[in-house]
Amino acid sequence: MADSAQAQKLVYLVTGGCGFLGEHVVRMLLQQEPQLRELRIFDLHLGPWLEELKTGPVQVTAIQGDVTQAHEVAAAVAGAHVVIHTAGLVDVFGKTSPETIHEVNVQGTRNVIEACVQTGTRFLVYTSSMEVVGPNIKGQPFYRGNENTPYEAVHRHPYPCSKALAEQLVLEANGRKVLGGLPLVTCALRPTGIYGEGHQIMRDFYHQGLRLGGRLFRAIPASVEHGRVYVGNVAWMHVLVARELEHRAALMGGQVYFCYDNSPYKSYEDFNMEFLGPCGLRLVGTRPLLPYWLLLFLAALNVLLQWLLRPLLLYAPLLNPYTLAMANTTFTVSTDKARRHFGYEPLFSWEESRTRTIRWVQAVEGSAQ
Ligand SMILES: NC(=O)c1ccc[n+]([C@@H]2O[C@H](COP(=O)([O-])OP(=O)(O)OC[C@H]3O[C@@H](n4cnc5c(N)ncnc54)[C@H](O)[C@@H]3O)[C@@H](O)[C@H]2O)c1
Ligand SMILES: CC(C)CCC[C@@H](C)[C@H]1CC[C@H]2[C@@H]3[C@H](O)C=C4C[C@@H](O)CC[C@]4(C)[C@H]3CC[C@]12C
Repeated sequence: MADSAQAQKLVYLVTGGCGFLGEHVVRMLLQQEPQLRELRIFDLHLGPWLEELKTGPVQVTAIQGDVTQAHEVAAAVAGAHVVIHTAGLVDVFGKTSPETIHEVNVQGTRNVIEACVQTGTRFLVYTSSMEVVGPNIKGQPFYRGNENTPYEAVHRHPYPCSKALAEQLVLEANGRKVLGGLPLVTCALRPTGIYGEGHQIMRDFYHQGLRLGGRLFRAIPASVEHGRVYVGNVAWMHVLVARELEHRAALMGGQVYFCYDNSPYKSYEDFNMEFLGPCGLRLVGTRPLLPYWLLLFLAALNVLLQWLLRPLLLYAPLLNPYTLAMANTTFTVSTDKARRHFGYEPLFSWEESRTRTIRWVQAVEGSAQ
C-alpha cells in the first residue's frame, strides 16, 4: 500500500467488522499490516471483544452505524485510505424481507461507494460471494471453474440477487474520480462457503447433531462437490488485496477474485464431518436417507409453515428449496488468479484450518455444557 516513509500512516475502515468474516479481517489486519495507524470498525452491532484490541499500538476506533444511512457511512469513511466492505445481510433462510436484504446489501454498498467518492478515499475492497455466479436456478454444475468459466448466472433469491447487484456497482465504480481528482480503485472478492471459528451454521449443525443423539442423517449425495474456504485465508486475501491495490491498480482495479485455498473438494455434509466427526458426531448413511422428491416436499412445507407462522413466530429452518438446491448442486472453484495478480498463497494449510476449526467446535461444546 505505501512505502516505508508511510509506515504506520494508514487508516483502514472495515464495515461489518464484528461479523464472522469481519472479525477475522480485523484481527488479521492488526497482525499482518504494519503500515496501519488507525483501524475503524463499523458495524450495526459492536462486539465486546473490541475492547481488548484497544490496548495495542494501532488506534482501534469502534463505530456503531448502519450502512443504509449515507451520512453515517460518509462520516466513518472520511479520512480513510482503504475501505474493506464486508457488511451485509447473509440470509438464505427467509429471516428478513427481500426489501431489507436489498436495502442493506445494495443501497448500503452504494452508500459506501458514494462516501469514497465524496471524501476522497481511493481504495475499496468488496466482499462479494460465489453466489454472484451460482449455483443458478437451473441447478447446472460449476465444476472446478475459475473467474473466466462461462456459466449462466441467473438468480431469483433475494440474497444472490443483492450480492450480484452490489458487486456490479462496485466494479462499475472503478475509475470514478474521487474528491481531489484521483481515480477510485475497486475490486471484489468472491468467497465460496466460508468455514472456521465463529461459523454460525456449523454451530447449528453441531447442535442439531447433539439433539439427534450424536447423529446427522445424510441428505445430499456424496458426489455433489461444494466449494469451501477457511475464514483465515479469506481474511488474508482481503488484507493482501487492500495492500496491493495501489501498486497494481491497473491490473487489479475492477477485477473479481474467487477466494480459495487447499480445503478439499467434498459434499457440504462430508466436509462438515471433517470437524464434527472429531467432535463425536456421526453421519448416518452412505447415500441420502430420503429421496430427493421427499426432501423437496419437506423444503416446500417449511416455506408454507414459515408463511403461516409468521404472525406468531419466526420459523426459519436450514432446509428450504433454495438451501436444498445450493447444497445439491456442484459448485467448486479451481483458480490461481489471486496468486498471479497479487501473490496470494493461503496463510493456513488445510491441516491447520481443520485443527483450528475442530478446536473451536470443541470449545462451543465445552461452553454449552
Ligand atoms: N459466510 C459465508 O459463507 C459467506 C460466503 C461468501 C460471502 N460472504 C459475504 O461475506 C460478508 C460477511 O459475511 P458473514 O458470514 O461474516 O456474515 P455476518 O452476518 O456474520 O456478518 C455481517 C456483519 O455485517 C453487519 N451488518 C449487517 N447489516 C448491517 C448494516 N445495516 N449496517 C452495518 N453493519 C451491518 C452485521 O452486524 C455483521 O456483523 C457478507 O457480505 C457476505 O455476503 C459470506
Ligand atoms: C439439505 C440440508 C440438510 C442442507 C442444507 C445446507 C445449507 C444450509 C447450506 C448449503 C450451502 C450453504 C451456502 C454456501 O456454502 C454458500 C453461501 C454463500 C454465502 O455468500 C452465504 C452463505 C451461503 C449461502 C451458505 C448458506 C448455507 C448453505 C445454503
